[in-house]
Amino acid sequence: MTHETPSGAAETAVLSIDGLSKTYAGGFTALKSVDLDIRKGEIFALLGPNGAGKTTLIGIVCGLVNATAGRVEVFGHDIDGDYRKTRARIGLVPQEMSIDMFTKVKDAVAYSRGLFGKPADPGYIEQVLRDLSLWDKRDTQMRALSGGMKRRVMIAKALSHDPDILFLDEPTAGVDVELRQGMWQVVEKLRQRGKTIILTTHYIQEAEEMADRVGVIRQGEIVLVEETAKLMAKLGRKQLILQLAEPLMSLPPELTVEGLTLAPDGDALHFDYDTKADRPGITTLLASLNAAGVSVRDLETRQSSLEEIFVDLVGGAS
Ligand SMILES: Nc1ncnc2c1ncn2[C@@H]1O[C@H](COP(=O)(O)OP(=O)(O)OP(=O)(O)O)[C@@H](O)[C@H]1O
Repeated sequence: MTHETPSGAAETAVLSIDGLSKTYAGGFTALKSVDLDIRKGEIFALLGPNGAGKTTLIGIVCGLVNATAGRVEVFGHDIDGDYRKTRARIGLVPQEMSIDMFTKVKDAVAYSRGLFGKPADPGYIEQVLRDLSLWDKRDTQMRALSGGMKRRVMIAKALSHDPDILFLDEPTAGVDVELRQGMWQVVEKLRQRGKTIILTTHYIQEAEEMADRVGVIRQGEIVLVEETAKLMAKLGRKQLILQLAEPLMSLPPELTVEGLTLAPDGDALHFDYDTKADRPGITTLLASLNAAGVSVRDLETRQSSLEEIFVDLVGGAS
């Protein structure tokens, strides 16, 4: 399947999902006719609250869960018709850790490669371990690693057979801020190695900081797919903060302008406006301030974060 890039050139999707649905045995429908194309070399964040269907989607693509309806193609090959070929091009870092704690790092990663029937390649395994800053720990048993290192071993295992597409299912769940940022750097490095990365997350900041595109999934439906930057521009609201030369006790009556509020300590005015509107009304606001004799010491604008957009879209949890 192809799609148009912003420059207008057709580009092949590395992963193409078409009308994918899943109803579990108990009758619960976890995915409802999902369509999604993933572009080569991108970092795509699948963002959604608990139970939205993210893991089910990954499970189907990786052959762990059977779809009820729909079609998935990896590099143009149907996953059902060509399972071995398509699965070999995908690496999966699952949410839960599944490693024997007495195995050494290097052996755990080499073993994973063997599961794909690929011949041993110590040079490649070394490169993977170096990329993930695990080379020094290659002979350490899993049980002696920190939590962050264990997560990186999970990534190394998923990369052991040199896949083109890497799924990271909540790579930073329960991880502190520092480790999370370390993980972002790892993901960026993998992209530079040419991998296409799809990660699931509940963390809005993660999608905003890392992803080229964001897909929002809610109750089994993709409700939005957009380039992160465009999404910000399209849906973002801005806030203008006006630092006052003299604090105000209350907002003067002649300044009853929609979207204008006085900061709690009275030293600033906050003006919320829609960047999509033809005229955000800033000129009028400044004229009204002037007329009311209110002087402004400084101005700054703030872009709303994807978090607010997400809360708007999905209303928090499903
Ligand atoms: N084996 C199963 N049998 C029945 N229902 C299931 C099964 N696996 C998942 N579900 C249900 O399908 C829905 C989607 O689950 P899924 O794990 O795909 O969501 P998720 O978006 O990955 O959630 P989280 O962010 O919490 O991991 C949930 O309501 C879940 O309870």
